[in-house]
Amino acid sequence: MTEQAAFVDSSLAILYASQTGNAESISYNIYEEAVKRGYAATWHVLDDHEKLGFNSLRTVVFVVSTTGDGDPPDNSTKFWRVLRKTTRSNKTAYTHLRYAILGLGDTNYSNFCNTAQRLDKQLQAAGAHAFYPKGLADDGTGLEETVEPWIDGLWAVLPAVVQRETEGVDEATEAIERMAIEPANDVSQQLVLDFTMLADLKAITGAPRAPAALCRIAHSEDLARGSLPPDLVCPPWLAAQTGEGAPFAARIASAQLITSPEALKRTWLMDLDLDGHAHGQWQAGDAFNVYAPNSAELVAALLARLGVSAEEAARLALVEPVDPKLALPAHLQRFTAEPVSICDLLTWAVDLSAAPRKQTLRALADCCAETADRDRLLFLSSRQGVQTFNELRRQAPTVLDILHAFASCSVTAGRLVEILPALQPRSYSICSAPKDERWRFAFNVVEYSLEVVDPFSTAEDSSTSLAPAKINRKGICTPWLEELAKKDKRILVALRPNINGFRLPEAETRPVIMVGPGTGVAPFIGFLQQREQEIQEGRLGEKPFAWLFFGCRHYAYDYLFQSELEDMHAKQVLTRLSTCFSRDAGARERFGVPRYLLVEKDAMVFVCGDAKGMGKDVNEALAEILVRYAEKHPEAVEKLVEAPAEEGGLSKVQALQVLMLWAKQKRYLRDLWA
Ligand SMILES: Cc1cc2nc3c(=O)[nH]c(=O)nc-3n(C[C@H](O)[C@H](O)[C@H](O)COP(=O)(O)O)c2cc1C
Repeated sequence: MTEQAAFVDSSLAILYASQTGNAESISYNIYEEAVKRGYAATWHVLDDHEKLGFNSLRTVVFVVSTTGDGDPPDNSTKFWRVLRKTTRSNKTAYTHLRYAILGLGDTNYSNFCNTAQRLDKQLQAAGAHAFYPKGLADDGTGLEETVEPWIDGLWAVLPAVVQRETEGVDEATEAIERMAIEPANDVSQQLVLDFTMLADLKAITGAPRAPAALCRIAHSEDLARGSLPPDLVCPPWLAAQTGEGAPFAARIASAQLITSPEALKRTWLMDLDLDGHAHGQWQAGDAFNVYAPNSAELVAALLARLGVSAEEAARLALVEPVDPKLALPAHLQRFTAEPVSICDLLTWAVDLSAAPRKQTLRALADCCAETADRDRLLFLSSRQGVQTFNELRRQAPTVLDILHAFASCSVTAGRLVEILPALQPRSYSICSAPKDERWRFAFNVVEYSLEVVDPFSTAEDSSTSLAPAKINRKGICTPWLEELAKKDKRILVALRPNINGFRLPEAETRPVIMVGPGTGVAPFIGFLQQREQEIQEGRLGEKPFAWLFFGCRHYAYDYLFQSELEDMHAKQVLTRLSTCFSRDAGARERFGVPRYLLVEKDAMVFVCGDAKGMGKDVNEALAEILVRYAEKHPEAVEKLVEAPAEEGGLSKVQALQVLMLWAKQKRYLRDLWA
């Protein structure tokens, strides 16, 4: 046996950590392809590390995304805890491990692909070897630009690392043309896509392999399950869960629209009666998950499009694996033992509005009776079709829009639920304090429209062009919550404790700076209530300095929590309140910046709100504040960094490093969301 052959392993583990399903689906595709290529592959979520015996694995491909503010996804938190502990105590813990990492992230966020970067560092520090360079894919510009070449390269290097059980098969190629898509019905929106490029292609190349058919919906008259109380709106299989962290039913005790009719967005304030649940387990700054369904109209229209009758949609079934060698997608695994109806699967288990994925389009291509539809879907999933694919994603289609656009596609409900991503619960910040025994939260109703311009229109030839159209889109959870607002219903929720320390330290007098535009102000309402209580109970020697920055469009329309904030300010629980109303006349007012508090008083800084724009902008602004302060107070530089910049001050890069350090020390905390 040669040395190379002796080194070759016989099994391959594909592990993922995913918050919204991209890493899950990409890792699953790698797993499926690996099996087809003859590798003894397994596929697991990272938090199953104990079950799968992570410490003895020899060859692993990781696909991990980043969420929050550079945080690992929730389904990997247990793994991280153990990894940190292991690598801290044993620097040779993983010398037997060879790995490859594919990271998913978005350069619009400040910690690009932090999970992948950290994982790589930790594994290396414990002696593991990367057998293939790390791939870092950017969701801001299109994941596939990195993902596809990275996976191609993986197949090229893998034979030298892992032995195949059998030889695999190669990819197919296909032929083409162009189209403009037909309108659909009320619930569905018309998509407009340019397939001109197809006409010039001799063959479509680089389309992914069609994902294997994994499950079968097996109806049986013998199946039964308990019924839900009529006031409880939730996934039937989650209603009966118990134990730590399990979701529970909470009643919508009150709901109030807190924006005026003229405001661009509608913001609701809701109170949930927890009925004794989560008692003593949460603090201001925590969040919770809401389990929301796809809209009933969308599901009904989709069932009609799939040709599933109401009777068939309601019948109970089990989801059976077609091939016992291949694992079912994680979101379907429980239904091998737990009866479910097609209607419930489409309502609660899969995301019908998720950004389309190439694998899904590729699978749908195989369900088309007409060559033109099949070729267009193949093109969309191929490398050549990336521009049209990106335009499709920009139009944020539901799966129903896609099925209406490709009329000859006759996918079954069983196939659809396995190629769509899981429907994830939505997360909201709690804006009450624990003494209330209620969760109060604020949310904007997500509704927006997109402009679609006919790709074939020209200024000279308006007769043949479609008029520019508007596509209207809605979120999943917030329109549903709004609909429930005035009904006496219970919904399913689960506590999501803030693991990053986004909490006001108890009875501490350090100054606090809070930045929370729009609904980002929510957790600070809870903070201020906590402060008020501590002051009333005499637990603080003096009133600590608390400064809040709030911004919205108009003072008159969408100044959220105005009376609470002004009341707290009047009582000096909130020492300073700085507001900015961006669309009001003379809005460019400047307010003071907390330089002195930041540098000389070690103030804690909390930022909450939109991760993409705001989080990054506030980070930049804080860095600028530090640079300016150092210009006027050179003696402060020493306090901030070991060595000053060349000109003696603080450079922008150094200021950003200071902020990173503060984040690590948990005096600069951010709770950011999309
Ligand atoms: C709320 C939120 C926060 C995010 N934070 C980061 C981040 O800090 N750094 C980063 O590189 N990407 C960030 N992303 C981008 C995701 O990593 C990216 O969209 C990825 O494709 C998601 O993969 P997943 O569906 O497997 O979780 C964030 C996305 C969301 C929705």
